[in-house]
Amino acid sequence: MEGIFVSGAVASASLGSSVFVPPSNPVDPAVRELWQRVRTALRQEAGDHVFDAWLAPVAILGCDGDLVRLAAPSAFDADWVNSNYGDSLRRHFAAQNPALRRVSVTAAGPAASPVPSRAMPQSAPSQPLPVDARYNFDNFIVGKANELAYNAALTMAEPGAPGFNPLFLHGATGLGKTHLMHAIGNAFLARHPQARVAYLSAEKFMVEFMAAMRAKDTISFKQRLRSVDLLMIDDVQFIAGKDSTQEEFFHTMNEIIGAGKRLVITADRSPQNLEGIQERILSRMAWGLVADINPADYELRLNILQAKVATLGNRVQVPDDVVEFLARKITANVRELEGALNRVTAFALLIGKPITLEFTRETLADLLRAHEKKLTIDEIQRKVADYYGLRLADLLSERRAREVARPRQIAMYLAKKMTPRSLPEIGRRFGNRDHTTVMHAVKKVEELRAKDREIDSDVATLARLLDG
Ligand SMILES: Nc1ncnc2c1ncn2[C@@H]1O[C@H](COP(=O)(O)OP(=O)(O)OP(=O)(O)O)[C@@H](O)[C@H]1O
Repeated sequence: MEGIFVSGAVASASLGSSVFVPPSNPVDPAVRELWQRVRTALRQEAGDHVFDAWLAPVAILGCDGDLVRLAAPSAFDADWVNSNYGDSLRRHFAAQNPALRRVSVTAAGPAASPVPSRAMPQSAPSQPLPVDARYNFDNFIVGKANELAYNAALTMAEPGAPGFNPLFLHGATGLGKTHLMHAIGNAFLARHPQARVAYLSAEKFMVEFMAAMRAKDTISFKQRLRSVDLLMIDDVQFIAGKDSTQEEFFHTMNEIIGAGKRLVITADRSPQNLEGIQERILSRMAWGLVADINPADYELRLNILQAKVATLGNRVQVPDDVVEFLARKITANVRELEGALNRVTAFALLIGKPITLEFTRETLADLLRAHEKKLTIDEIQRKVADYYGLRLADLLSERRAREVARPRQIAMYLAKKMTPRSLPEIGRRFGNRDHTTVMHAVKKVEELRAKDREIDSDVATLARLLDG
């Protein structure tokens, strides 16, 4: 997730003191009409809130060749619009006229004449949220893997000094670091609607800082970030080895912390493991609270999926066995888990089919293959022996007593069903038995499963344990 968002209060500080003045030079009526169409498309895309607060005040200056020139009320607004809607503007203009390939949004110059009735909306509530409203604490599911990070994040958003600063969240990709950051931002703003909050990726920090250096205007960059109440920098590992950016980052950290403002940083690894980051930055980070997010265990994966399914409402039914199957199979990270569920539901809706286990397996065949782990006969033997409280040696022995022979047959059955090994090979691995013995075992277990519920449930449980 990327982009720099600064909350209403920063914007209204710059907007409130001045009245935006649209350019007074006449604009070609055809260009004005084109702009009107682009504005309609933008309103649809951005929604009324964002459009009214940020895009409505943007005015068109004219077109030069393939370049459309737009003006925003301030340098800050121009920057915001460029960062967040630059691509959309280019797309919408090109859709109206393919010859228009570039868009520049600059701050309105002093030449424009005052038109007081075009005053910008000044009230903070009409400003868009600086952080992504979709991510909050309520829809973050907590488990052992993330509870420390979650509690620390809650504290960071609470009133009063948090007792630590900065908060450093680290964990592998797709485990919820960015989600928690946005949740902090949303909760903080809900409590302090006038607060100035900035969220940006470390990459964005670097790009903007370099641009400011090139334009010889680092002052406004510094002011913008250092004047906020809550600063959140995502994926800080990105600035490894980037010395001048690190220099600026260090001073930003110091100013924010020194002024008692809150700082949240995320990275894909702990401060000790961040290579290429200056020692002084690392020790500053380690000063605060370092909280890790670990890969979700089965229970957490299941809870996350169930919560996501609940948000689908009646639009689509996802049976429990499908949810359990996904939680068992997609273990890499939460982003992938969510993606798998989305894929299955989207496809089912598209072709109007109910979601079943079979449908899920088919829809996710490529993903599941990539995740498939190679199950070995050894693992099966160990798991079955454990399950029935036997020693491995008993399972492989010549003993024919029922309490040993039955688990042995079940282990052979599972080896045949869950590995690509041949009957003779399985026989060999079970104390050099003949392939007909394995064949008999498979047949026997199939018969037993059909008539004995206890055995059927034991075999299903073992298969699930081995599958997980
Ligand atoms: N505990 C959770 N509860 C609900 N949703 C979660 C949870 N953890 C992660 N997610 C969801 O998983 C997706 C990926 O999470 P997020 O983008 O926060 O990961 P990240 O750790 O920041 O990854 P990256 O390092 O790649 O940026 C998001 O849609 C997020 O909402």
